[in-house]
Amino acid sequence: MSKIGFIGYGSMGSMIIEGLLSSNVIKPDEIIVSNRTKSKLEDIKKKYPEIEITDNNAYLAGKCRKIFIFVGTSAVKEVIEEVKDEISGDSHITYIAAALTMENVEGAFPGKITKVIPSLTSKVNEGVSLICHNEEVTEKEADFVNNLFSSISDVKIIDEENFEAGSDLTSCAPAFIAEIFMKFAEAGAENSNFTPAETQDMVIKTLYGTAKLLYEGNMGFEEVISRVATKGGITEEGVKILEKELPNTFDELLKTTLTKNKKIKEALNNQMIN
Ligand SMILES: NC(=O)C1=CN([C@@H]2O[C@H](COP(=O)(O)OP(=O)(O)OC[C@H]3O[C@@H](n4cnc5c(N)ncnc54)[C@H](O)[C@@H]3O)[C@@H](O)[C@H]2O)C=CC1
Ligand SMILES: O=C(O)[C@@H]1CCC=N1
Repeated sequence: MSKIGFIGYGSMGSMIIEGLLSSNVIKPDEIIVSNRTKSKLEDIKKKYPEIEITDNNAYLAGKCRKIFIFVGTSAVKEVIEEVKDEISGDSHITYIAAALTMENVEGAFPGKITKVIPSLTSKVNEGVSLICHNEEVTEKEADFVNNLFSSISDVKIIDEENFEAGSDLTSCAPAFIAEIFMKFAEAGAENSNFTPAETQDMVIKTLYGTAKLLYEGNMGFEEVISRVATKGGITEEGVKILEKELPNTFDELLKTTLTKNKKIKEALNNQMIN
């Protein structure tokens, strides 16, 4: 029977594979995991002895019709070349490389292709995975991938042209949010007698509570602001500073990341063609 193959067990690969296994949407004896450095797979093999592990992508491809490629962006082409002779028109490749277009991947493998942009937040079964399937992927095959990622996140099906801005908001965002609140905590320590560890702890707990109010409490951003910022009070003055500074900051952030995305895309176009 055909197994499910996962190639690349780094930061994202390990998070997704372990998330899928602990959600029970895949069983250890159904999968083969490949990583260039096979020793990286020792821990997962110890935890789930029924998993088959390898460092041979062609071998994996020979045994799997559904193949998930979780290697870094620049290694995707090399992986497709390694597996090419082993896959058929019926194989379904899912990849997560940011800035690598589906058209580009179709140039190397003109078949069933799905692109997913995951988020580190799936480590705690939260956040959003962005997904786009090409026209070759059947509804059943699309559902299979959507269901896997639904077990570790919310799934949002998007058009390919929306991956860039979308991944800023879901996939790059944990880093942006962490940076913003790290700076807030640092400023808190500089302007008080609290230690940096204390301000970090206070800010993280408040961030968690605010996320719960927004999400579980169904409070919109504006309601949270108006409930806290008492008219004529202290918060109101702080919010005015953020209103002045943040639109430009986020506009610049989006413009910069979208430009970087475009540059990587162009470099990859050349790499995939040559
Ligand atoms: N880190 C993040 O939050 C996100 C990352 N991505 C995308 O995920 C991809 C992977 O990123 P990370 O997991 O952070 O990278 P990583 O460098 O941590 O992991 C890549 C893994 O692939 C393995 N590998 C490389 N070449 C291989 C080959 N030929 N055969 C088998 N294994 C091979 C490496 O040994 C490594 O374990 C990137 O393309 C990135 O754009 C997408 C969304 C979010
Ligand atoms: O920064 C990056 O390139 C990857 C893609 C999205 C999140 N991390």
